[in-house]
Amino acid sequence: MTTDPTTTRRPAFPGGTILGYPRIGRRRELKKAVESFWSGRSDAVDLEIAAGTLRRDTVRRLAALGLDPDDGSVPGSFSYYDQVLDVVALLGAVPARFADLIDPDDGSLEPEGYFTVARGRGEDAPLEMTKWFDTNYHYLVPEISESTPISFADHRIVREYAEAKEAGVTTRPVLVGPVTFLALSKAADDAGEGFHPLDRLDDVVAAYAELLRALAAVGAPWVQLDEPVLVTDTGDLDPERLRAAVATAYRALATDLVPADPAQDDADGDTETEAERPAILVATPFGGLQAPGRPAGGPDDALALLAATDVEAIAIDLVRGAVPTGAGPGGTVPGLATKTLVAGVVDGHNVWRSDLAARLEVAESLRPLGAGAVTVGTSTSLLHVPHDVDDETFDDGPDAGRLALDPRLRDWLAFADQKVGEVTVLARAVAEGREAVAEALAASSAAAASRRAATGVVVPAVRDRLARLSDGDFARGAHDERVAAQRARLGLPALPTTTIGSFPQTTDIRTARAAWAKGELDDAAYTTAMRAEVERVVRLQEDLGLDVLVHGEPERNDMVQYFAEQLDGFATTALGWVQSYGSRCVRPPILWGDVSRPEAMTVEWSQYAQSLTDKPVKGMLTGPVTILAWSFVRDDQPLGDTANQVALALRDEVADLEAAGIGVVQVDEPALRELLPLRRADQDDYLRWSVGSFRLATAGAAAATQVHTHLCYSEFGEVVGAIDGLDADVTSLEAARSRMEIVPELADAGYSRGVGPGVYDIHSPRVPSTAEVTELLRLAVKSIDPSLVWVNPDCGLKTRGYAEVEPALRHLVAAAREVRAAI
Ligand SMILES: CN1c2c(nc(N)[nH]c2=O)NC[C@@H]1CNc1ccc(C(=O)N[C@@H](CCC(=O)N[C@@H](CCC(=O)N[C@@H](CCC(=O)O)C(=O)O)C(=O)O)C(=O)O)cc1
Ligand SMILES: N[C@@H](CCS)C(=O)O
Ligand SMILES: [Zn+2]
Repeated sequence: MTTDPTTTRRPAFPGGTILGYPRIGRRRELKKAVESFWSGRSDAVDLEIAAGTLRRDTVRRLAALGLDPDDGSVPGSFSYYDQVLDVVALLGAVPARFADLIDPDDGSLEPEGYFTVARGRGEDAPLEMTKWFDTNYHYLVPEISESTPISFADHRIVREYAEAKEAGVTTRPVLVGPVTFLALSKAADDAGEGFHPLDRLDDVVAAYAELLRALAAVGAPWVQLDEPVLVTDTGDLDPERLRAAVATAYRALATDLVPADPAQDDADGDTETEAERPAILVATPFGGLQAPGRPAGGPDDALALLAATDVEAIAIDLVRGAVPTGAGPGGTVPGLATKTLVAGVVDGHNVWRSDLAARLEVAESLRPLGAGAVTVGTSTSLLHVPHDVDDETFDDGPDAGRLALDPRLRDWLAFADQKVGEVTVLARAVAEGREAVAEALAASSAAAASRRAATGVVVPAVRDRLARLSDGDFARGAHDERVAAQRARLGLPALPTTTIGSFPQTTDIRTARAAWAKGELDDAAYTTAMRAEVERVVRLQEDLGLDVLVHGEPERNDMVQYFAEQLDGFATTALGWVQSYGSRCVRPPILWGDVSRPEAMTVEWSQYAQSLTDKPVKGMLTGPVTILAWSFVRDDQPLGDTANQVALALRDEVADLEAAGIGVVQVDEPALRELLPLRRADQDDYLRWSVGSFRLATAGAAAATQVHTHLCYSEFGEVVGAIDGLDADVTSLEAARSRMEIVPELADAGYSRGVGPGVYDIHSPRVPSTAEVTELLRLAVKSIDPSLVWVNPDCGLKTRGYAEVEPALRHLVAAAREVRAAI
């Protein structure tokens, strides 16, 4: 049925809305409940009770913070593990190896099954994990083929809607939209030649239609379908195909089903129409729907495409994306008059308090587009920021109750709860005029002014050093001279073996650090414990026969937070946890001022490790791009300038490591690919400054110092040129799951430096056999000059246990020896 375009709907979410909320819990309650369930300390009922409590607390809190509890403004965005896996469960679309996990009665995945698909079992590998757009969140990649079962199999979303309703809040269920779900899926191993997951669009859309009917039946006024794939033009998907998929999917979901009209809600919120579906909000976070410089209304204008469908509302990202333009009369967007535009002006991706007056202007500048209504929202889900800045006190230890954040900084920040407040203020300003919120606007302008003028935001000495840089500071000497000098110094065998840096972060290590944080262990005792760990790790590596050793990174809580704690210009939080994947969380540091290094950060650990062995020990640093990518960065200067400040601090650390006798320094850049812009037009500039900052960090190294870098958690095809541009002597890359796919690509691009394609998939508890590692190594040396090849795992070992790591590394060394003998 086609929606009558003359129908005047009540504007959607007049009090403002958010696209999603953190689900891990203010005290990581979900992490604890899920990990307890995994370990067998609690059962499925305990888990459901803990999760249900968290969900109810969350929706009530959002209502208390000012979102309308009756009109679908509160998102229902809970997940036990991952929102993409949730759609796999919704559809029962598990790969054949997990078919037995599906409940034969109702087609659903019970909690065990759901987590098994995420984490694997025995020989059955879990779904692959990869970056969620340009965030530090990782989703599970669905595997789809012609024979993957697809139906409306799991009713969790409907149950959770009813649960929230029972708790007094009418939520808006949130799920990944059908087009993005399939665009992010990969063809399963059993798929036929030329199959693309989008070939199953009709089946997926039919299942979504069933879900929408079920939601309508329980009276849900709204549903949110996230379609961030529409803000990118960098995937390998044919854009024409993507557009056709959007048109097909939303014709079936929006046009062919009778919509609920939230305006007809009765007092209890129950719709009285014969609705076949809730009203639909399509959300498009992480960028603009119109590519920079492309004509409005042109074939690649995704806003025009969505506006031409019968969905009731579209949420656009006005932090990463520009204000769109329309190709209709007077600059309007055809089709938008019947829709609400949710102006995503509050940044869901960063933690700065909004300058409300400036954000209001952006929201108001949408008016010429001719939307039926404009309201205010966040640019993305708030999944990517911590819960509450007002919570930033230490929970326990000697600092219990003390503010973790400088109060000055506190005033400049907005975490999820504060952002909800900002949304409600801005929505009110849009609806009633700015006078209605004059006080809030003035307070936010004052905070912005205080931040601009604060000591430490601009440090003249840092600026002067940057201004004096010349091209020479970004370049090392000739590569062949470096190779000769390093060969003479290090005397390594062919196919040298090494690891990526971290060894397992055992319970003992974490417990010691927790005791240190609580004041139960003093500095000296903590250092002694960590040095003992370093010694154990060095002895183990010698025993294993590795060629280039590491100190194991036991002293690092997190590879980025550790550096941020020691650099001026950063603040760290006590409770600012953000989900990175599954139950794993990080506390991204807040980079608020000019960056400098008061003193050496890693030298004592590396020097100590080197003192224990004659083998070379790698100094271990995190690169500037990764430090920025995994921090909340300042938004008042170009990212490239900030990157160079961090690079200079690292450059000084490299010099100190060299002076301490360290001959190999690794500067990790696992996030190099992550920050690659989602629009091609923006990529060259990014690659210029990101590669430049790495070179600035490392180019001070002497020819005889071997510089390594490490990249992971990404597909590297699009950054092969950049990998070469880094000019590192050796680059280790995640490659085991893709079976060395990157090696021939590097060879084809003429790459002629050392390369360590990972031969041990550290994301899985599986221990690879010597034969498997040998096979991968043979693949590598077949594609690229064997004299360039290094042998190493895919990534650091911190999330694994020794029971797996020891045998896996033994097999890795044995495989290296076997292949070495044959070249
Ligand atoms: C390599 N990856 C990283 C990313 N981002 C980072 N910032 N860091 C990374 O390493 N992105 C891409 C990938 C994948 N992502 C992750 C993210 C997170 C983890 C991980 O293992 N996280 C741990 C927490 C790590 C940490 O900060 N630990 C601290 C505090 C530990 C803690 O919770 N302590 C307890 C008490 C201790 C106890 O008794 O056990 C507490 O406070 O209650 C530390 O070690 O001091 C996690 O568990 O979530 C991996 C890959
Ligand atoms: N050196 C780090 C890199 C992780 S990407 C580690 O080994 O954990
Ligand atoms: Zn890594």
